[in-house]
Amino acid sequence: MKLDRVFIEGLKADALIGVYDWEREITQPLVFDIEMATDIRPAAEQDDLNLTLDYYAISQAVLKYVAQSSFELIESLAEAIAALIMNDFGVSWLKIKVSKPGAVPEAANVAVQIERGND
Ligand SMILES: Nc1nc2c(c(=O)[nH]1)N=C([C@H](O)[C@@H](O)CO)CN2
Repeated sequence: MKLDRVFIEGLKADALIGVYDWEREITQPLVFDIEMATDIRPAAEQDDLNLTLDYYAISQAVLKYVAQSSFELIESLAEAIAALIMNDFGVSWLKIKVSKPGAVPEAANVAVQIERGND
């Protein structure tokens, strides 16, 4: 069981996302909160970035993916990003929250959150 965590919180990106016709003509702001299980001890012992999850590299990969995505549902985007991180960065367990803060003007935020894998 991996008890340690690397976090990416409040990662902002504009995306083509939404169900309705008007949403297919614009981009809208999204916010990503990502929690990833790992064992930080090898990196801490060696003080070596190559031995941990590089939050900068993962952030850039997520932003690149989101920029070329065009899903209707934030659920679909959450699943795609989970698969990307697990496959490309060897993450065994993660939690991802995708927020679409402008979607319901009367709400402070709307979001979906998923957990995938085993820690
Ligand atoms: N659970 C979800 N509900 C809704 C979504 C979504 O992605 N997941 N999307 C919409 C529309 O695109 C909305 O954002 C327009 O304001 C509605 N409900």
